[in-house]
Amino acid sequence: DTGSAAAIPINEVDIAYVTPVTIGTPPQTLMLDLDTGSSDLWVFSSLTPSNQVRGQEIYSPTKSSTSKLLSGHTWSIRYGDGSGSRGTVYTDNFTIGGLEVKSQAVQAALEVSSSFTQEQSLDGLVGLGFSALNTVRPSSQLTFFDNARPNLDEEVFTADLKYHATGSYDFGFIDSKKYAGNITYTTVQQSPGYWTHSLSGYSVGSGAFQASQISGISDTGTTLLYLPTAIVTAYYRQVQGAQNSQYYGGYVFPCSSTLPTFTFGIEGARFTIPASYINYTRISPTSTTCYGGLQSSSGLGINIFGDVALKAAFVVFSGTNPPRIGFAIK
Ligand SMILES: Cc1cc(CN)n(C)n1
Repeated sequence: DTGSAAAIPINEVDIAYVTPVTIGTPPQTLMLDLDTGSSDLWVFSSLTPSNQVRGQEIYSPTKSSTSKLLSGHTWSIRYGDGSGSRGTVYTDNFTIGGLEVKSQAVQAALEVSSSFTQEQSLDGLVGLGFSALNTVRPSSQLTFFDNARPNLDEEVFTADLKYHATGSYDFGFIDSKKYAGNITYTTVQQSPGYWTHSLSGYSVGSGAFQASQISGISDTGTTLLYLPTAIVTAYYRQVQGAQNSQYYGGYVFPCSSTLPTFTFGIEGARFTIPASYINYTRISPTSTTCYGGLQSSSGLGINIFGDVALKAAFVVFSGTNPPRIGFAIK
């Protein structure tokens, strides 16, 4: 089997991408954030208090003839950005881009944090990390990818995220029309459950490539690129008027500044992030101060290769044994 679905930016700065999925019988369509940095599939639901729902589509298990309560099971998740949700669990038919998993664990929210309520274009998440991270108790549940794997033509899914445009996620095949040249693979360390791998180094603008193993996670659910402070300061030293603002919680600069590109290595391959991707957003609609798409990871305890980096490549998440991640130019 295979599947293919759109990855649609939810706002004008690509803060997150959503993908149409269907749940239940008859199918209920929700727009979910496919997130390789977590492993819970959770949705706004008929059980979510109405004062926490603001425009989101909801999953109503009672309206689905194929839903089943997973009795006695609960879940609760907290993300790196402080957002979170918790609830109960059903199983139901679940499809992404024509690929169906029967009896997928669908985690129905009983409570969501305010940042989810405020994000009216996002109806939940599909965790595509390793199932070891799933928070359902007393028995943890499998991700959509783990459930689908036995039926996939190839044990892979791919992410083709785009800057200010709709991209795609494919399951079970690698579409050679979506990239150029070769795919460079590198080993994934799947413990504790993230797509953890190393960059082979970096360069700023036209500067020399600094070979250095930089371990981190490729996370489609994180907006920006978070790297060690030394690398980030080296980057913003090239930006007129840049400063690390306590007030804004990161590097800001005059929106009129010229930004250098940022290149990262995967083994021997090199991927260049255009300056426009790093000129992330104005700090407020009328401000002339802009917030950077490259920020320091020092507060996170982990480096995160989020969408600002991933959208510069075609990325293959390979569930082979051992798991691998591949990057290609596009
Ligand atoms: C909702 C959400 C998902 C992620 C990345 N895994 N973050 C940081 N926030």
